[in-house]
Parts: sequence; C-alpha cells; structure tokens
Amino acid sequence: MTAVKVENLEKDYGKVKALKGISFEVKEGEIFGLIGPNGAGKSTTLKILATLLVPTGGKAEVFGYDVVSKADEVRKLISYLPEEAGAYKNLTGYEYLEFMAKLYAKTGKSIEEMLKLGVKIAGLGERIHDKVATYSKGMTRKLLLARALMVMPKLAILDEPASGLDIINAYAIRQTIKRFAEEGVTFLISSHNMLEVEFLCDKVALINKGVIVEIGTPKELKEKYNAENLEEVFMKAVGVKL
Ligand SMILES: Nc1ncnc2c1ncn2[C@@H]1O[C@H](COP(=O)(O)OP(=O)(O)OP(=O)(O)O)[C@@H](O)[C@H]1O
Repeated sequence: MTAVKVENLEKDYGKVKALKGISFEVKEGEIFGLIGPNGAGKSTTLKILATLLVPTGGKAEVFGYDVVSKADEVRKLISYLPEEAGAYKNLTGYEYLEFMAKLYAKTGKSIEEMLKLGVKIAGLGERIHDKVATYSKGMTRKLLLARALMVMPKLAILDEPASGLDIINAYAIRQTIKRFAEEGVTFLISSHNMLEVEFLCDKVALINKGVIVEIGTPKELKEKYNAENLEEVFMKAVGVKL
C-alpha cells in the first residue's frame, strides 16, 4: 500500500517559492529520506504532510487521506517530530511520557503499555526520573523520539531526527528507527546528513531549492552517478564541480 503520495506539491511563503511542484511516493513499511541542503524545502514538505501547513498548490495524501480535506484522519495515523522540538522542562522524562500516553491512549491498559514502550525506546535508564531541564540535547531528542514512536503510528514523520547528536546517540536513534520499521511503521525522515541517510533509508529523494532532483535507492543513485556515496551523488546531480 502507498503510505504517502505527493503530487506537484507547491508552497509559497509570500514571494519565496519553498516548494516548486514536488512529487514522490512512500510505500508502507519503507524508511524514506528527504535529503538536501539548508533551505531546500524539507521541513516545509514534512509540515504539510503533518497537516500543520496548507500547500499553495498540488496534493498530498497519507494512506489515501488528503492532508487538507481529511486532516483529522491523517492526524490519527501519524506522529510528527519537529526539527526544533522541546519537552516540558519541569516534568521528568517519565512524567512527560505519561502525560503524552494519557493524551493518546484510549484505555487505562494501553496507557501502561505505551508508557512502558516509551521508557524502553528512550533508553535513558534511571535518568528518565530526572527533570527534562537537566537533559542534554541527545537525551531530549531520544525522549521526543520515544514520544513519537510509543503510539505506534502508521507513519512517523521525523524532521532531522539525529541532527546535532554525537555518534553514539545518533546511532541509537537510527537503530530505533530501523527496529520500528521492521515492526511495520513507515518512516519519512528529513536530513541534511547524506551519509547518515545512506545507512538508514531504503529510498531517498534529493531535494534542492524546492525541486526534487533525484529519487531512488542509495545503491541505484550511487550506480547512476558512479559515486562513492550520496554526498557525491548530490553534488553531481545538482551540477557542483568536484
Ligand atoms: N515561515 C516562513 N516564512 C518565510 N519563508 C519561509 C518560512 N519557512 C521556510 N521559509 C523558506 O522556505 C524555504 C524552505 O525552507 P525549509 O525550512 O522548508 O527548508 P529545509 O530544507 O527544512 O532547511 P533546513 O535544513 O535549514 O531546516 C527557505 O527559503 C526558507 O527560508
């Protein structure tokens, strides 16, 4: 089944044309990476799919639901991790996950289960009982990823999930994403770290200045451009002389 279908999507912010008619599809169970440099239009695309922004033109669907006219249905199926997200600093990590589980779970039993899963994903050990205000950036990011995944969304939309993290935390986050993909969660992630994406994603779309310049598996793209890695693919695809 198709998890995400984007057709000729456009977004203008006043005179700035952030998206100039992009199209791509994500299959159910895939880890799909939208990758490109700063300002390429990644966050804009993810916000539209998360129903937080309305496109200027074109169309986007999540599991067959239009993100504008069926936004309520879409919201039931997704989790969204924004690029610049914070958790309530005065709560402990545990209290934060509990608060979120109560918001999302329908019955007492599923609150418990969700919370247990959330604590496991966060992997913060005893520090889960410390205030979020005392967490490092990596710890907060892991807590937020736990919040996004403990609800077992059909589609997880993650904006730069491992950006700014050290290799150990970034690795832990990648492993979590892979594990949940094996359990059937579809992932749409954005990143400007092309090497990281290469290890993680089944399929990638390279986006630059609001235009998708290539789509394929990392292997296909490397072969097509006779490149050693996705960074090199990107440079060649956008015509940067190496
Ligand atoms: N609220 C806004 N108002 C005006 N322009 C915006 C707004 N949000 C984004 N833009 C512009 O739209 C373009 C795409 O921005 P977007 O945040 O989608 O890029 P990105 O690929 O996520 O970049 P980054 O990796 O830096 O987060 C940029 O030119 C940006 O300046």
